[in-house]
Amino acid sequence: MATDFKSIPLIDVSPLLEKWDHPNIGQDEGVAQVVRQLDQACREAGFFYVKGHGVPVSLMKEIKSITREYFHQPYEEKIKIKLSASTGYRGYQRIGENITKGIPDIHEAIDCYREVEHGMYGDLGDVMQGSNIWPSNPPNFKQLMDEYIDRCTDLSRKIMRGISLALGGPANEMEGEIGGDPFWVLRIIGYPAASISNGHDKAENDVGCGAHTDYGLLTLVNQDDDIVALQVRNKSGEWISAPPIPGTFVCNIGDMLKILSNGIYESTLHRVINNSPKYRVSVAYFYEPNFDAAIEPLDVCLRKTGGTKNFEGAVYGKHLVSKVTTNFVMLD
Ligand SMILES: N=C(N)NCCCC[C@H](N)C(=O)O
Ligand SMILES: O=C(O)CCC(=O)C(=O)O
Ligand SMILES: [Fe+2]
Repeated sequence: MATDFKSIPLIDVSPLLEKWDHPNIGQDEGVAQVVRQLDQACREAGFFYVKGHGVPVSLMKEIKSITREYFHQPYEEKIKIKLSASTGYRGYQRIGENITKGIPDIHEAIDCYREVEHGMYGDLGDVMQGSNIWPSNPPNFKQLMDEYIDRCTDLSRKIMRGISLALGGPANEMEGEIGGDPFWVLRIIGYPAASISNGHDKAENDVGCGAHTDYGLLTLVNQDDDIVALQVRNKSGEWISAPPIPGTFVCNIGDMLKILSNGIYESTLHRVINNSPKYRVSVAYFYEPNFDAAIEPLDVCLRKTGGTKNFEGAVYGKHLVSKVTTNFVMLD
C-alpha cells in the first residue's frame, strides 16, 4: 500500500480469462488494459475487487449459505471436526482460539489446506501433514467446497498471469518452481453479530480478525452481501472499508508477492470488524506458492528497483508454519 487510497478499485478480468493461455497474451490490447489496472491496484492499494471472473455467482452464494448453515449448528456438532496440531491445523476452531498479535479474534472458522502426506516436504512439511476434515452436516459440504477450491485455484492462476505481466515478466513467471503446485488454503469463517451490550462501547478486542497481512501470493475473499466489515489500511493509517459488491471477489496481495516484487507491490494490512446486528460469513481462498518454494525478489523486479534486495528471501512453508504454530490458543 504505497498510497493514501480512499477506495478499492473494481477490475473486470474477463479479457484476461479469455486469453490467459494465448501464446501472444502480452500483445493483446484487452489483456493489456486488465494488466494496467492490476498493476495500478497492486501498487496503490494491494487490494482490488474482480468481476467477470467466471466463477458462477450461484456457487459463490451457495458457499456462503452452506457456511452459515454449518456455523448455525450447536457447538457439539461443530467441534466434531476440531482443529489441532495432530490434524495438521485443519478443522474447526471456536471463537477466540485464533489469535492475532496476542489478541483473540472474535471469529470461528474451519481451516483447510492442500493435503500433505508424510515425508512430502521433510520435517517442516510434517507440521502441515494431514487430510482435510469435513463435517457430515450439511451433507454436501465437502463436495461444494472441493468444487469451489478448484474454481478458485484456476481463477487465481489466471490472475497471477496478469500480475506477472504487470511486473514485466512472462505470463508464467509465478508458475513452475514458484507456484506450479500452489499450496492453497481455505478459511471458512463466521463472525458473530455485534452484541447489544457492546453496541455503543465496543471492547478494544471485540475485533473479528485483528490487523494482519496474508501470507502467500493472492487472496480471494467471498464475503457476505449487506455487511460492511472488512477494512484495509492505507498509507496514513486510515482504515478504508471494502464494502461488499455482490458477485465479486475482494482480492489482495500476500507476503510472498511482496518479496517477489521486491516491494513494488506490498501486502496490505487489513482487519475485520462486524459491527452489524447480523452474523457475518466469509470464505477466503489463499493462493500460495509451492510449500517448498524459496522465494526471492524476481530479476525483473530487481532491475526496476535499483538492483538491491529490499527483503530477505523466505521459504514459503517456513513462513506458513511460523504463523500456523503461533496462531492458536486452544480453549479446551
Ligand atoms: N492464512 C491466512 N492468511 N490467514 C489469515 C488469518 C489472519 C489471522 C492470523 N491469526 C494471523 O495473525 O496471521
Ligand atoms: O472475512 C474477511 O472479509 C477477510 C478475512 C481475512 O482477512 C483472512 O482470513 O485472512
Ligand atoms: Fe486476511
